[in-house]
Amino acid sequence: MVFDLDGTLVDTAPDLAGSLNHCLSRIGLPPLPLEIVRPHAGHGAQAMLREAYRLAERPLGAEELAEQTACFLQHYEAHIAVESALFPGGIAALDRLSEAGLTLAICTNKTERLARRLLEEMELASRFPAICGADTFSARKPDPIHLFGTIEQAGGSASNALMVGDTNTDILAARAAGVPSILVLFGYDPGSEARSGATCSIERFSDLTPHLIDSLFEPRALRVQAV
Ligand SMILES: O=C(O)COP(=O)(O)O
Ligand SMILES: [Mg+2]
Repeated sequence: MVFDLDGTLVDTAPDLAGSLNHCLSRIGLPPLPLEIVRPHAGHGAQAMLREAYRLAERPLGAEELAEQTACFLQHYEAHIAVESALFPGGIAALDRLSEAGLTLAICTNKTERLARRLLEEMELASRFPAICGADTFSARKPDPIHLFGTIEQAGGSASNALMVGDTNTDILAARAAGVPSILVLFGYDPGSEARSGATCSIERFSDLTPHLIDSLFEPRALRVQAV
């Protein structure tokens, strides 16, 4: 069972917003409120910086973007697990799935180093035999190479794996790999494409049960009949 990290398992938006606002304060811009930052939190440091400059109607050249991205990542690494927390019901869901015999893995577009650091600081790393980031393989989500590599590192096979994510990037990777996908609706960007592309969606972690997972592996004909 492969989890995306930001916006799916962990609500990292407060610490990402903190690092973004640190970068904005250096150039005299006021901090952005969390609710403005949250929808962009799953798209990486550069996307968040671009959006903040756009909102401030301030031009952003390649050199400044590179310099501010470095500043963001340095600040973020040092403040990665200050306010970040599992979404409600996350621990119970991980316990429930492990007890049901599922192997858990992480496939994130954070760098592997940052993902490991976050999970270690949250004392979650030991639950995941595979923690694979944007730089672990030759390509990142939505390329299925990232998901296939994660499944292999966790000792699984694509025919009995599934992906849980919060953005279309996750759903596209799952579709390209031919694995079922579950879209979490409490994440950062459950846009319409992700909603229509996912095999199913959940409103809360308590909906993520072994029964739901079993239903995703029933023969398609049975599922269609059930509907
Ligand atoms: O950092 C990002 O770009 C997004 O990370 P995620 O893949 O864990 O959502
Ligand atoms: Mg995400």
